[in-house]
Amino acid sequence: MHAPDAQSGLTSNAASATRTDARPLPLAGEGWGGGTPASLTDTPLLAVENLGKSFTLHLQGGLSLPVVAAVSFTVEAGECVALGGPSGAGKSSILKMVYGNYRVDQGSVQVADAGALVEVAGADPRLMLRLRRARIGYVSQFLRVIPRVSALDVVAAPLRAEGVDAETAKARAGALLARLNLPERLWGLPPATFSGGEQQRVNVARGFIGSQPLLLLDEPTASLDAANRAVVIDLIHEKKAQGCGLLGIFHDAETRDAVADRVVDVTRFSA
Ligand SMILES: Nc1ncnc2c1ncn2[C@@H]1O[C@H](COP(=O)(O)OP(=O)(O)OP(=O)(O)O)[C@@H](O)[C@H]1O
Repeated sequence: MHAPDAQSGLTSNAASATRTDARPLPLAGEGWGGGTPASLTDTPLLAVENLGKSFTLHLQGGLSLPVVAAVSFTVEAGECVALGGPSGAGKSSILKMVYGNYRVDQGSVQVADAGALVEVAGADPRLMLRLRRARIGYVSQFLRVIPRVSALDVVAAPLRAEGVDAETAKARAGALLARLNLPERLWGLPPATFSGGEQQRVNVARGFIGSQPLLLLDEPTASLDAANRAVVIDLIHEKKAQGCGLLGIFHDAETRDAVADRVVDVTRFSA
């Protein structure tokens, strides 16, 4: 893990961005999330074009570490695209650029918003936060725990941010946690002391509860047992059936084969 967790807020990269290529935007709730399914349009949910990234290692005298170059692919409504390639190929870095956690050095990352494509690369923090709330969900590898906030509230939070009332949001959060076999006695507790697999299930529930049409998954089943892996596979199929697009990293080949429509081999883009 190289980056701060991405469940809330922006990293300094995104927060310090000053340029925005975004066109005038509708309000949250309009467009795809509020009405027209993306499957009724020809617009992909995600269009990545000529994306490039290098890291500058300040502790190594400013050494530049090129990671990926000329990354291009799309994610359409109703499909799950897996990023493939060996460890260190740049899969997580691509996911983090799409989510606005890593700055984009070259190229473009566009996400569907009200039938148009909106640029994420260089987007100002307010736009990025709105896109995260309404358009781009993310299941990171590890849960970022918030002190004193119960598992139920952690999971319900994305629905509350969409304007769903507290009672409904908590009921849906509980239903999802039950489906993921998290014992009810844990729901009222902050997840800080949960096991790795329990935390990951809270994380998965939080990622899947929202209605964003594009969902990014960074190894969502890494710490799960077979029964809970199967639940996550079902949840992914349900999102696809609803017309969502998913972009994921799945080290577990069985999970990848069960959910992915295509694999984009990231070694093609090595810098
Ligand atoms: N924040 C960072 N600072 C410096 N180097 C980084 C940073 N994030 C990633 N890297 C480097 O970029 C390269 C790609 O890393 P990345 O995590 O994207 O690969 P990956 O394909 O997801 O690997 P894995 O499958 O092991 O998770 C690695 O060489 C890594 O060391």
